[in-house]
Amino acid sequence: MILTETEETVVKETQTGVSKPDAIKIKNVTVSFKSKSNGLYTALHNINLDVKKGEIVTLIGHSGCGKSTLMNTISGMVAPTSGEVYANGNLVKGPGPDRGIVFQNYSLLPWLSVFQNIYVAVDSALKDLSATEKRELVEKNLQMVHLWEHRHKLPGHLSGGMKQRVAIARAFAINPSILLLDEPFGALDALTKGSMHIELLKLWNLDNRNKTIVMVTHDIEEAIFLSDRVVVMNNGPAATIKEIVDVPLVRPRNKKSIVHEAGYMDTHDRLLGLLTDKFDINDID
Ligand SMILES: Nc1ncnc2c1ncn2[C@@H]1O[C@H](COP(=O)(O)OP(=O)(O)OP(=O)(O)O)[C@@H](O)[C@H]1O
Repeated sequence: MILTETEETVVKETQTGVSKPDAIKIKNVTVSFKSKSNGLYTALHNINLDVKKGEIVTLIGHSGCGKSTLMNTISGMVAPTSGEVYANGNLVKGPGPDRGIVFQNYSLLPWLSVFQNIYVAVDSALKDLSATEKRELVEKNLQMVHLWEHRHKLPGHLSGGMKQRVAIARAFAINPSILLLDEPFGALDALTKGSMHIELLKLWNLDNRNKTIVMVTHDIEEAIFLSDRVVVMNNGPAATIKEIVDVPLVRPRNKKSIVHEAGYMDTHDRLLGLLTDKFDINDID
């Protein structure tokens, strides 16, 4: 098969030798924000990152380093000041149904019930489905996050963790090819968090591991358990990528047993080192 020049640039050899295209391509992205009080603030400087179709990549870094800003350039909600972002080969010019996002702050519509919040999203993204199929999809995803019994409640009557689970169910229901998760499990208790990890991986497996997932987290264990690569960011202003760490663990991964593997311990040490090297007592001025 003869590839065009563009196709050649997006096709990369994976570790297994199977060719997969880039689902996300971030090219020389710089983002500066203008504000009346502080003038120009450059959050990200010259970021380059390719994520292959079906990869799970996590972004990790200190608070305020620009992880959400980077996610928002992929979702299309923040336009790069310079550089470009491509999703599935198309230049990102704004949000689109190929990219589902779960925010830190849930972003639920407060006047709609739990059920309606998801139904409205399904209705607008999956127009070809019948009303029954849409309702079934909402039910399936609410069952997944154990909120079916709470479907008639308004978001204001839910706990933080419950709101986050509604937001996750909504993103899953739309089934986008790229899933952008901005600290989706941060507000959840350890048990729910653990079961959400499994649900996320189940969803990814069901889709033959073709769904591309980019996730922001502060949790090193979560990053290692879920991802193929962990992108560690430097602190801002003008944050850059400090290092990209490959996770050398085969799938499926068992949470209990991987922690005893050398690859897990090495990756954990490496990430901890990258995140804490500015916190040595000798670094204090
Ligand atoms: N709309 C905006 N206007 C001005 N500054 C902004 C805007 N959005 C983000 N910033 C700034 O850009 C920097 C990066 O913010 P961002 O939210 O991306 O960080 P983060 O790594 O996601 O942080 P956290 O882990 O605390 O969520 C911060 O200094 C923030 O104040």
